Amino acid sequence: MSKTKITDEEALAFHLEPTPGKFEISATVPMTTQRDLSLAYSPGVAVPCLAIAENPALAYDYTNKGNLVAVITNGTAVLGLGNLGALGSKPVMEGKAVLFKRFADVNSIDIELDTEDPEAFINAVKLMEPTFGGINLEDIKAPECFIIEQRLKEEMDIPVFHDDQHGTAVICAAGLINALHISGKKIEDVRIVLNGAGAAGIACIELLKSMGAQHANCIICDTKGVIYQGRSAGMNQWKSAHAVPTDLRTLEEAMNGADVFLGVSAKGAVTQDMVRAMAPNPVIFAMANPDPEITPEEAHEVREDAIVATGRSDYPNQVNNVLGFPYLFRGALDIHARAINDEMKIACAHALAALAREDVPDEVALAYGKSLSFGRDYIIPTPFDPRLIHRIPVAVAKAGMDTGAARRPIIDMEAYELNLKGRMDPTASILRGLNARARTAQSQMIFAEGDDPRVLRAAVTYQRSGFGKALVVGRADDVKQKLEEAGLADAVSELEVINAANTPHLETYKDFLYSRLQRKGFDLKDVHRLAARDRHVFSALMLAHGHGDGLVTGATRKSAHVLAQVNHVFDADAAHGAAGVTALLHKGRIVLIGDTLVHEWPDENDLANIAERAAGVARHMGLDPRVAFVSFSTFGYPVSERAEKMYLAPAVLEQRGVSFEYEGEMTVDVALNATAQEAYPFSRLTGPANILIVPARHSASISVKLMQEMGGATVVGPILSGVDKPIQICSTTSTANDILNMAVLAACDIG
Ligand SMILES: NC(=O)c1ccc[n+]([C@@H]2O[C@H](COP(=O)([O-])OP(=O)(O)OC[C@H]3O[C@@H](n4cnc5c(N)ncnc54)[C@H](OP(=O)(O)O)[C@@H]3O)[C@@H](O)[C@H]2O)c1
Ligand SMILES: O=C(O)C[C@H](O)C(=O)O
Ligand SMILES: [Mg+2]
Repeated sequence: MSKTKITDEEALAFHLEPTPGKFEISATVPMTTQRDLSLAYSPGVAVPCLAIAENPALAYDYTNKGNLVAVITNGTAVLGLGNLGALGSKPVMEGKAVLFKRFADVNSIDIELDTEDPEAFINAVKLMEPTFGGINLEDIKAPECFIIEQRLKEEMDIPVFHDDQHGTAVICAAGLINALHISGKKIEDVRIVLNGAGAAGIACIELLKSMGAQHANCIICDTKGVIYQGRSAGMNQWKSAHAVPTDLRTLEEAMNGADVFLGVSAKGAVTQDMVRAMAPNPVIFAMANPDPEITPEEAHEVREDAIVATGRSDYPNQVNNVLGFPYLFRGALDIHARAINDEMKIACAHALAALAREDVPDEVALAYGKSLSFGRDYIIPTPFDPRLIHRIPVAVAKAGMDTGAARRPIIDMEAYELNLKGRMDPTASILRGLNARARTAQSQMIFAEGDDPRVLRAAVTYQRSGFGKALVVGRADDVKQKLEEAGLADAVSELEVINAANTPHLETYKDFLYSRLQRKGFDLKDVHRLAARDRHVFSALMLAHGHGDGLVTGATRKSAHVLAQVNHVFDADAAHGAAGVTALLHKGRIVLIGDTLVHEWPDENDLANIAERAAGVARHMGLDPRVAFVSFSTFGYPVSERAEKMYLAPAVLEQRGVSFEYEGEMTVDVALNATAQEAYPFSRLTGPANILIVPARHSASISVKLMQEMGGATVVGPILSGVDKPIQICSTTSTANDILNMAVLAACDIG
């Protein structure tokens, strides 16, 4: 069981950078010309306004309503932290909004209402009906949340869903179906103890009862202990409905012999003694956030046979409503639903439970760095399971259609499933896959520039993310001071700091370097200076001698200089077939460009080499390489001597008989655009290229920087390929995260 360590500083920095908060809004239409403005704004905008005023259903066609959900709270029950007020809850709500986007491509905006008065709250939300396709209520305390949700459901004609109630209940039900499957018990027979009789608790127990749990077998506790018939303190009508005639008074007494514990209360509410007293193969869902009622370690220490789940992502079995709300709303929005009804929720629970029992795709195993199969440590799908987006909304939409909740039923379910698959950004899974591979590789990574705070932060994150050990080259006192300045004082003891003065290998390194450089005009003094004083050379020597598995450098000096230094130790040059490949990630698309690092002015043979290197990198990323040699002419027109090598390079690859698609020369639009390709039916490319081989370093640099600055593309690289050991060279403008990405690439040995 691995727990990812997160410090308070990291959490704050994550929210502060690159801009305060967690999301921004961007336009989906061009807003550049006068004409754009006339269409987007007056006079053009009047046309859809009039159309919608006449037929309100058209709002789903001409506005973003149909894919827009509000996450609304008053901050009275923020996670398990209590009443933090409306403003204090905003980070959680922004978080829910980005989860909607990330997992189900639902646009979402957070709204924090500064009131504890249910009537004021209801009024405010009701008035917003025109704006949204659905309302996700969040972190509102019981019992007000019951009143608010009930009224809004009655009075609004779009789905209103209190996530902490029903989202939690659905996931809890899905997890319990499978946990009982494993423990060989039936829901009708089990004794359930629920701790927490608020929003989440009441909804969970109601759903479980509707699925067969027996009223008499369910004991519910709150801060005052067991809710028994006749109790008067701290009661309300929702609690009373679940009161049972019993002599039990405390949670401790209730836990004796219980089969299932469900916690939606507060941190640490359950003790090891309570767990010890439970029935064989006990099921323990400690769902309080951010800290569970009891940790899995504590539970397993006293009961090896326990099946334990929490609400957190850093333990196995995450029973958290993130598995539900994105997909429930996706399905509901896609049928223009009036509501999310019980049938849709139950369909969601069964679909989730069924998915966890299926064979787990490699991609999920990769994302988690281990293979998962249905069992005690895997009773519920993981949030990064790529099947969720095309399986769960389908089940929800079908149930909605069967029960009359759909305003616009889906006719072609197969096409709908394909559409859902297309919503997910393929680049996200590539980055996730690389992270997972790095985690499995457990490479000792040498970070050459230990005097740079960005490098130090990357090194700390590398190690804390479980990728492997980070070896930092620098002076111990300097590293310590810089870590402290970066708010990472506790990382000082975690990092291994290495330098020429504290390594026993300096003489070996120098002998090696001298043997490489003695006939290149370097004497022993020069060699000593390089090995002992130049951190790029020193780090490369460490790597060459196996005192580290990969190397990341280049954040403090220009890459040409760094490459020259590294070349004293390795043959990382054009003559030895090295090449630099940069990955551009943009709008769900990934395109590699080469050579962005090594060759200044490659000839046709070099270009063919670069293409082979880039194809290798593409395969490492899980892409099927499709190479275009690009120029300003396409297949010989206009004729130019400058384009000749781009025309000759494909012929070189043909001679070599390579096993990937390639073609050239062509302009970039023909390379990347399927429609433009139709004009050249003889082309060997079967679709848009994902690798562009450009004529020279300057065109490579211009293309990459233009995409970065004007297009907002994510740039990964240049990835150095074709060197004996994994070395990656960052740029002086790299952020800590860029440097970390380069370390991950080195760890995956992608070059
Ligand atoms: N994993 C998930 O997906 C998920 C989803 C939703 C909620 N949760 C978690 O569940 C918890 C409750 O959320 P909520 O929205 O239901 O809040 P809520 O409406 O405020 O209800 C909290 C309930 O917990 C009870 N409680 C608090 N501390 C307790 C303790 N030490 N022992 C026994 N009962 C205690 C309260 O008792 P009184 O009625 O006596 O005040 C109340 O019934 C939070 O920790 C939240 O993070 C998890
Ligand atoms: O936000 C979460 O992680 C789950 C849930 O909505 C909660 O309030 O705890
Ligand atoms: Mg919540």
